Amino acid sequence: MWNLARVAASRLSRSRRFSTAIPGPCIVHKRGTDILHDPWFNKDTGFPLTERDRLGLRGLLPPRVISFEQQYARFMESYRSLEKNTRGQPNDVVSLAKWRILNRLHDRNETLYYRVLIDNIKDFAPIIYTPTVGLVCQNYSGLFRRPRGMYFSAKDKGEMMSMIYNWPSPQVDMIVLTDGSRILGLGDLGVQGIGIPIGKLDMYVAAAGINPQRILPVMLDVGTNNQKLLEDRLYLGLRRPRLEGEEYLSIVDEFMEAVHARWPKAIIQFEDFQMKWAFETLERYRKRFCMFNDDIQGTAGVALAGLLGSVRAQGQALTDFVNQKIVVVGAGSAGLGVLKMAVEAVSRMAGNSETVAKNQFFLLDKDGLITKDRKNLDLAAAPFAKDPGQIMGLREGASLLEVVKKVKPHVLLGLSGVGGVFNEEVLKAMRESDSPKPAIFAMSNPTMNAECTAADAFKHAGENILFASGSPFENIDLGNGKIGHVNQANNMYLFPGIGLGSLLSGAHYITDGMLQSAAECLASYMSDEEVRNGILYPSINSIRDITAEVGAAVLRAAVAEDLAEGHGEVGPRDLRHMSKEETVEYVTRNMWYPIYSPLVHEK
Ligand SMILES: NC(=O)c1ccc[n+]([C@@H]2O[C@H](COP(=O)([O-])OP(=O)(O)OC[C@H]3O[C@@H](n4cnc5c(N)ncnc54)[C@H](O)[C@@H]3O)[C@@H](O)[C@H]2O)c1
Ligand SMILES: O=C(O)C[C@H](O)C(=O)O
Ligand SMILES: [Mg+2]
Repeated sequence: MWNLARVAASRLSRSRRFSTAIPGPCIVHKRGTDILHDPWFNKDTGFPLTERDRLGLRGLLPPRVISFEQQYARFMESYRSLEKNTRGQPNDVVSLAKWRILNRLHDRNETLYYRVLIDNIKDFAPIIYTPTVGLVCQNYSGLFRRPRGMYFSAKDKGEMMSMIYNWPSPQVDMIVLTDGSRILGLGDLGVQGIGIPIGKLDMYVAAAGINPQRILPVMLDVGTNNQKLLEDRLYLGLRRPRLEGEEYLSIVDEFMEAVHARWPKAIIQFEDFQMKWAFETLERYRKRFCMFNDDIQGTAGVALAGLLGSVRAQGQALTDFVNQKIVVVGAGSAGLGVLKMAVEAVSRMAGNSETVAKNQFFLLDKDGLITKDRKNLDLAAAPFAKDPGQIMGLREGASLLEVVKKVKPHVLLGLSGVGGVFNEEVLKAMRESDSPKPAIFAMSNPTMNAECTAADAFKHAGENILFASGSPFENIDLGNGKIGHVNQANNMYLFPGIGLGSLLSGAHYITDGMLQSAAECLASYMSDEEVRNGILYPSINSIRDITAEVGAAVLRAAVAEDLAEGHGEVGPRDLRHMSKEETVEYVTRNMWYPIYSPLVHEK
């Protein structure tokens, strides 16, 4: 376990190439303008003349054939001039303008869209994913032009089994599903939350190379409790309060059964469900379907990898993790998911029971420190509630500042959804941490909801801190040539690999062992030197490489647990005989890469 040098070395020695060989033909069942209006097949001015003849496109396009490279350059030119023309305008205006130009390309020509996304992932991820996706969800009804994905509403009860066949693609591998009830830290956005599955699936294509014809973003519209939206005349969702209890669950059940009937092998990622449903649906479905909850399980792995990185960054052995004091702020689906996985890791490392392992963790929610004295203590938080006798004189509900001052934690980790709760006083109190390099993880999204900014963290808590945030911030110039490194602790480093590894394994469900392997793989990805320099997570530029490693780790864990049934022509025996290296190569080979395929018409 935790063989760090091994993976980091193999990463450095291998320069992975993604297939750019001539692609095989792609069968289309349409002709003429129907093809031009289908972003899966459209090549715009890039259709070769022979293909124009074959597909009835002659005369429907200007005569000159433009190469893929020229189309790419043309798009990037317009993107750069938009950047230039919007310089100085408010951030939101610029981000939305960038989102619009990318979205228009997405709607028109997916091959070109995904190529520019993959090649410019560092610039474009913050537009199509966090944080801009939050702004897009907030404004979705006004921005709406064309539908994307599928919508199942409370009115569709009894119809879902047939509705699922309305989706045009014969095969779906990856579904991201939300009910819009907790979109990032923005709360209940009802049907407008569809932006999240779309953004997550764009990351699946970019990072995991899932074929865009095999992804499906889904919104379960069971109403909204957001009064402002209910009163908004542009709102596109059901104008009714959210379904609750059995009524709610029967809708989700029906959807899950419908998906399973049509695509029994599809992986379903639950995303941005409010806490009660996040936990309940995970328990309900995890042994019946191949699904996971990204906010609980993906986030946990990413946070754990960062926590282990911060132990290494202090120059300590990994096993010193068992001595770290960690304050977790936010006892929701994400915070509790992180605690559960971290406690399990400590108890494995120390050979202790989980009860002992819990001692080093302190959990707060909106009412302060959670102890066993808490009235109406939430069942999910109860296992982490402190015994009032054991907490250095801290009382039930103690404030974050009191806790930080008393505990002097090695790590302060925020998943509260509340911007600025790591205020100046709290950050200054972290200067008294027992760690030589205290870690501050402000993981809430989007940017406005981060517990603190990177600049404030380095300014108030000191230049020796390790810093990570859920949304991207620029590195901080500390003067004298020193840089305060900003890490992005976002579940995007894991969910694509969890999905792809699970898919290729052919496992019927996703186990804790598979998720733990994903986290271990990410934790081992960084070299000692990188970690010493405060770099806890890889650059997003290498997201395909990371995803290949994570996917292979998940797949191998499924094989080790005897759950892998294989995928396509690769059966369980083949998987069992693959070395680690071969598994990574296999996963990489299965990644779709955007390149124009010759189109062949079939009636
Ligand atoms: N970086 C990532 O990869 C990642 C992953 C998942 C979630 N998140 C972010 O984490 C946040 C929370 O997500 P969630 O699903 O756990 O939400 P949630 O609604 O389930 O939980 C929020 C928790 O924060 C607590 N809280 C609210 N105000 C607080 C305050 N002032 N002080 C302390 N605690 C407070 C609440 O009591 C609750 O326990 C969101 O902003 C989300 O975007 C980030
Ligand atoms: O969507 C993200 O950027 C991460 C996470 O899933 C969240 O809910 O904030
Ligand atoms: Mg989420």
